[in-house]
Amino acid sequence: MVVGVLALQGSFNEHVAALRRLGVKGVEIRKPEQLQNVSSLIIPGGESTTMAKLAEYHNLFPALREFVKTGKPVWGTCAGLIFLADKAIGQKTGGQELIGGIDCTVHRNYFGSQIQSFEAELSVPELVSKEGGPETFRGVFIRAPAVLEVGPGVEVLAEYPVSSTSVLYSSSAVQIQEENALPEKKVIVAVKQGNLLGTAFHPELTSDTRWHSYFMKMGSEAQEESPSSIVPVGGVDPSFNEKARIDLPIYQ
Ligand SMILES: NC(=O)CC[C@H](N)C(=O)O
Repeated sequence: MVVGVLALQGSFNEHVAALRRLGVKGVEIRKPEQLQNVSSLIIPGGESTTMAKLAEYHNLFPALREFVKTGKPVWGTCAGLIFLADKAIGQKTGGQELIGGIDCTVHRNYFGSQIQSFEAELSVPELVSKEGGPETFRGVFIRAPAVLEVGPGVEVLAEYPVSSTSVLYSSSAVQIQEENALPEKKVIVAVKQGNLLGTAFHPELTSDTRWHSYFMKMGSEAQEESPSSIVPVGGVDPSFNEKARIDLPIYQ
């Protein structure tokens, strides 16, 4: 009854801190055998090519794919979403290994380069229906991917409007095309397929813990247990509130 957080690279500390704010213990995963001790897994944002190389180096891909196959909940944020997609475009030359599992195609750097990172209020009806709170969620998009296509079994949990003057990146990620004539459209930025969740943005960098809470409930539904049976793992730390104040800085 422990949440694993893949801790090869990227924002794993921030996920562990977000879980702690909910009173849940997150355990850093760096070796295949450590996956045997966790009931769900978060794959953080970071840089998916680097993360894939590290995962390969540590021989993690077979165990990660096995974990996904067991039906245990897995949530990928940003680079983690890329890992969970069945197909990614815009990869570096030679491509990169993916775990797969979500029947979708992602564009790795859909929104552009690092300096085109942004924050936006997202409409999140499914999240609000389960978790309550404000109608929108503040999405922190850092050189973010987007989902271009989904299969029939995939629920779309959030979309982001792309203006007609958006700069879209070609699949080579090198050539840039100005697509001035496009009509206003939306791209998908959060998806769910069974017990697999993917967000193109970084909830762990905000103080809003609703996505983490939503994910924890996926876990409890999977095991047909009440959320209280998995939250908190290892008991609530009595100094939890105190610790929350000294956590890593997050965007408010
Ligand atoms: N913030 C992120 O995780 C960025 C992901 C990045 N686009 C990648 O390819 O890995």
